[in-house]
Amino acid sequence: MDKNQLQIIRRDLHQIPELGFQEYKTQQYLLEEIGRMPQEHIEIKTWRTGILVFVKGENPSKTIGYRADIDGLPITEETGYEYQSRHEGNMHACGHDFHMTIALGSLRRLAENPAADNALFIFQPAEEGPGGAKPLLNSEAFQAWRPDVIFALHIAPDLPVGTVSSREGLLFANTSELFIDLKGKGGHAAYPHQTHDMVVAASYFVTQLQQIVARRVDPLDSAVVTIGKITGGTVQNVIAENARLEGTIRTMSPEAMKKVKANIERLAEGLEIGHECTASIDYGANYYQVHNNGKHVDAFRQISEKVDGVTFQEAPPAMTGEDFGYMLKEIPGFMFWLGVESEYGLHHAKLTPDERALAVGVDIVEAVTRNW
Ligand SMILES: CC(=O)N[C@@H](CCC[C@H](N)C(=O)O)C(=O)O
Repeated sequence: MDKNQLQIIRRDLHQIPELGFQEYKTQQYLLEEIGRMPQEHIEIKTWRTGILVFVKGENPSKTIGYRADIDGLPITEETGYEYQSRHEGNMHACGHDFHMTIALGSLRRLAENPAADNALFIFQPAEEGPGGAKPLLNSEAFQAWRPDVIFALHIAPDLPVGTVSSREGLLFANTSELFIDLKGKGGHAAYPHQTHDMVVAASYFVTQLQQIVARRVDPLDSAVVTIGKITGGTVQNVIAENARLEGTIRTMSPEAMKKVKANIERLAEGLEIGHECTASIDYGANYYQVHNNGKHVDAFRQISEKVDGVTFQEAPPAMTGEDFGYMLKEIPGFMFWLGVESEYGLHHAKLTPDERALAVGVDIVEAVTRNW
């Protein structure tokens, strides 16, 4: 697959972003592409909206797994690309169009010319939520081809094309989604004293949550509590009976996650008393930290530096989350960043990763699966 073909595939996939477990067109597209590859050495299984492709090695002693996530985000694209998302309100703003294209490019090379060892290509749904890695890991389909080593990449907008980056230990944080529903007494905008205004309660609570990181987490540790969405009320002259906060928590350890949640719950109890309301908390999807095996990162550094034009850089830990953490909890392996130099970052409506990184990604994934 040459650079033009990679670009065509990436642009096709970019136009059809679908949310977690709704990746029907994406799955169809991927199956058609995989169907055009030589079939002698490969076996294909679908799992929900995902796909597993096993490539039989020439003289296998192990299986090497590569995971690519396939879902998009509920973001309205503003890149101005000619090949902008055709699914209004959804966008590949986290680079999963790149991850899939790189998987297809390297899979094709192995399907044409298998490595000594077996390879398993995992096209995984729902990374952005509610999380596809954990149920996929426990599926019969996966267990039948369970790899001995597993790896994945994520595009890095702040690194130049040709740079890869990783580290031993914690690469990505523990995450938990956070949904808080507030319910109080609404009423006429002119009679606030007869009501318990949930817009006021929600605003107060958002600022209170920030205290947890500032005053309840050890300054030498780290945590994030972000509220990304607030909804509440019905019209400008009615005091709101309901409000909803939607956000995410990030911590460097599972223990810190427990502590942050306990503090949120205590603050919510205080809010219920102070604002005469109910505050219901739902933690949604939780992802386990991405913890890299040190020996594997070293081996990756050596393999990647032998790929033409590739430089390895030590990565700092990041507060991003990845359900790939669940795979690494059970199977040794690693994750790495792949430089795509974009002015706008991940989850931004103007994310424009440099397509030259597609070929770099294919070379690296192939090199890892052939030389592990
Ligand atoms: C790499 C990346 O951006 N991953 C997402 C994972 C989201 C997990 C979940 N929906 C949450 O928001 O907690 C991220 O936002 O880091």
